[in-house]
Amino acid sequence: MNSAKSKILEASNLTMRFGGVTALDSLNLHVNEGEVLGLLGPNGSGKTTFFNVITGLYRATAGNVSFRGQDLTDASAQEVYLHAITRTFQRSRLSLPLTVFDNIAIGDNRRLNTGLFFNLFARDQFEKEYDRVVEQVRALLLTFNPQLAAKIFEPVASLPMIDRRRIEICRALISEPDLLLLDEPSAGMTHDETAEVMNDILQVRSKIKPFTIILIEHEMGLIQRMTERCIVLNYGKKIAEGTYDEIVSNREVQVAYLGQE
Ligand SMILES: Nc1ncnc2c1ncn2[C@@H]1O[C@H](COP(=O)(O)OP(=O)(O)OP(=O)(O)O)[C@@H](O)[C@H]1O
Repeated sequence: MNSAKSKILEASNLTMRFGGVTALDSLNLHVNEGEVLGLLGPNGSGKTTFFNVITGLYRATAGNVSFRGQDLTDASAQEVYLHAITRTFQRSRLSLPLTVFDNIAIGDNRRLNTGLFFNLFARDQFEKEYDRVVEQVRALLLTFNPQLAAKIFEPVASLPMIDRRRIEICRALISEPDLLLLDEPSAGMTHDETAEVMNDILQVRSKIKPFTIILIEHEMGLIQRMTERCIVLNYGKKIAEGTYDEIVSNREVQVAYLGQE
């Protein structure tokens, strides 16, 4: 039996410089289809920059990114999204006066018809399309977190932090990505809240499809529970790679990241 795992994403010699700062320094890494990969490292080690380069927000100074063998190095954010790669951000990027539905539906712009003629004049078709999207968002919420489904038309401003984080994750999931990039989902939440949201993600993953995840996270308990493999960065370079147990017993990781002498 061939047990070799296929790669969904590969970065080769990926480099990102901001003036004199080298945020990613000839980084080589790959992500396997269907795995949950933890991306760790001290503050400023290049984790979010990696996401920003992968998702087309920054253009790499040098190196390559390929997704299922296709070159995405110079792809725009929209092109990356069309390849079924979505992400969340460390800081909330929700529109607070809008409803849960609005904030999630916007994540499916691949399928939404945004043409002026369609939206202003094709009213029958528009209403059918609207009903379809409502059902799609409701179905995702019912799988993700049924209590939130009951709040689908409430403004986000009225909801607690944990629900806002769920909405951000649902916005990234509504387009049914193959690769989900989660940038520190525990930020601003308690330990228990984070555990709840992670359970919701695992639930969706087991019920809908086993999409691949790259998880940036400082909370080590979460990394231990969620990931199959981890990569540790320091100064934009990979300093360790392996299972949670392997990386926490790695001397360089202990000194650079875990604060042990
Ligand atoms: N847009 C930018 N302009 C200039 N420097 C930047 C920019 N984005 C990131 N950097 C720098 O690149 C380095 C890596 O930052 P990055 O945010 O990727 O680190 P990180 O590992 O995600 O950190 P944290 O864990 O604090 O989120 C830092 O020195 C940061 O100041």
